[in-house]
Amino acid sequence: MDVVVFGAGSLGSLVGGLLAREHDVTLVGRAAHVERVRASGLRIEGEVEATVHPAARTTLPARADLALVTVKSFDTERAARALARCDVPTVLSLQNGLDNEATLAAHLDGRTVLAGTCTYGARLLGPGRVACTGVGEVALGAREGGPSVAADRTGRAFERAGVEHVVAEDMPRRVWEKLAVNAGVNAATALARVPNGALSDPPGRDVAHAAAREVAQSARGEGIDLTEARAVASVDRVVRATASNRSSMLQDVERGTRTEIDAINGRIAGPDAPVNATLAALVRTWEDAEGLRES
Ligand SMILES: NC(=O)c1ccc[n+]([C@@H]2O[C@H](COP(=O)([O-])OP(=O)(O)OC[C@H]3O[C@@H](n4cnc5c(N)ncnc54)[C@H](O)[C@@H]3O)[C@@H](O)[C@H]2O)c1
Ligand SMILES: CC(C)(CO)[C@@H](O)C(=O)[O-]
Repeated sequence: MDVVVFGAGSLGSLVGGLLAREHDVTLVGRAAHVERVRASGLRIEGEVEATVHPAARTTLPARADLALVTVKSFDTERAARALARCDVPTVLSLQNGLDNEATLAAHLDGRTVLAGTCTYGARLLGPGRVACTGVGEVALGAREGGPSVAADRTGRAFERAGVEHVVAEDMPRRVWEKLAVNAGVNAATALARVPNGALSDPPGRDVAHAAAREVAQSARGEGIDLTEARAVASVDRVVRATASNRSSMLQDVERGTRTEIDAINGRIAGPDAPVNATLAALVRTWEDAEGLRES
């Protein structure tokens, strides 16, 4: 299969690199990374060790069988416009946050846009080098839920490359459950400058639970079967499993780069979600002060 990965940063390089063990993969990323991958391949280190030789470019190729979207959520709109000019029948988002698939679908008439969630951990170490910080799983399926021929075909491609995955018929609930975890963990850890494990006990745990409960309430308002108990249990499970990790939003704040707050807590913020509204307002205040929201 010809697979193009749009956004070869941490996650895109890892998943693209794993798929390159079996498929013709093209990584689309920034110049320094692209040049190093072209010159000496992509080195995967950590929980998976491999050197692979995908193609690498700074712009999309003319065609592919499958596109993975792994840009940050604030770049989804631009990615969608670029993908509209690429002849690719199936597009799979592996991003965090809500509405990425809807944004893609709005620009990609006649293509199949699949929803995905990913619990693999990835960190770009430098040009040509990516760390697998945790072997997780990709869940993928129809963005409206139910069966999908394109999801089955994509699942078989992941299977052949040895990428842990599940083809799921309940992607809307899974995307919202992942949102509950990110809403509970990311902003609180970024604002308090603590690793995820600091949310195991009050008062951090109370903030994380309250944010996750609001996500579940909002999900049910949109017809998604996500209970508050399930959302809170997911937060607790992830906090335990990733206790020593620094969340992606904390890493963004420490690096001084824009966060995904708009697609996470910001998506829920409103009069019925005061905890998410407060978390989103504080992170946006920091982004404004750093001049990160201007582009
Ligand atoms: N890193 C992880 O472990 C992980 C795990 C699960 C989900 N996610 C989600 O995956 C998404 C990507 O996360 P990440 O950590 O890989 O971010 P990242 O910033 O490392 O990677 C995104 C990359 O896309 C590149 N990019 C953006 N627009 C581009 C363009 N037009 N042309 C070429 N390159 C472009 C950026 O330069 C960047 O290198 C996010 O939504 C994140 O929440 C990440
Ligand atoms: C699961 C998670 C919260 C663990 O740090 C991760 O999705 C993140 O950091 O964004």
